[in-house]
Amino acid sequence: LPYCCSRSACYITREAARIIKKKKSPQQCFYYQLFFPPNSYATEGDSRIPKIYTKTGDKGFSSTFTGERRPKEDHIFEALGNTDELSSAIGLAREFCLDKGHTFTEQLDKIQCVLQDVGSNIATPRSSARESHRKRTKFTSQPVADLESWIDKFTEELPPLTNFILPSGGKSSAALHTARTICRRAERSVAPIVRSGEADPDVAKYLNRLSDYLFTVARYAAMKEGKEEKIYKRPE
Ligand SMILES: Nc1ncnc2c1ncn2[C@@H]1O[C@H](COP(=O)(O)OP(=O)(O)OP(=O)(O)O)[C@@H](O)[C@H]1O
Repeated sequence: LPYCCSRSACYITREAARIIKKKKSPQQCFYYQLFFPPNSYATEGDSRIPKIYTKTGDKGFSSTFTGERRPKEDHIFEALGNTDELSSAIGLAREFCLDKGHTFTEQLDKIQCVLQDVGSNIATPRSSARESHRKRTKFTSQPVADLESWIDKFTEELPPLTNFILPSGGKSSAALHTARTICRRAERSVAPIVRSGEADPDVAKYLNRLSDYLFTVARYAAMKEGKEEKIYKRPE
């Protein structure tokens, strides 16, 4: 089962739960119970239309993928929230980029998918994860290598950096810079989780590389649109 930030709204998760349900009764299925607690249906016994709200988080606690209940201010939910916010910021930047016909929007699509995998890994603390959880949510190093090759290609085309540049350069570029700064927050919030061995080190590596990618692609967007990037000038 994929893990996502709005599990009850996720079509794939719903479909997967339905398949699981066919094989076992919901009461026998750990994941079904985890994703769809008993009060999560529109009407009693109707498993086709799960409600988006289960009310199980109303008291300020929520669930990890391993089924632990933790307070919502836990490092895990902080990092999950930041990753979710990062994907939203990339989604908005992507819309501006699409309007301008930029060709790298497919990369942004892939990145948003990888961020779902980042979320799965963060939401599955290794200390309470079973082998099957670990297998399903393992984060590989391939997405890091992809980012590095994309960064290298854009850098070849860009003029070398000679000044501090400020977030600017048109709407696409400025939105990508906003995503970059949110990425750095996500990275900060993931750091203690990785350091304690609760998430894969490649998750931290990915977020670190992603902010470099977003910086580079922001400059690339400005260049392609012929927009000027503001540079830092010491105030008179
Ligand atoms: N405020 C939050 N920030 C980041 N992640 C969260 C937050 N609340 C919950 N989560 C995580 O996202 C998953 C889905 O969020 P959801 O809003 O459905 O959880 P909930 O608040 O526990 O339940 P509900 O909204 O149905 O009462 C949760 O299982 C949890 O892992």
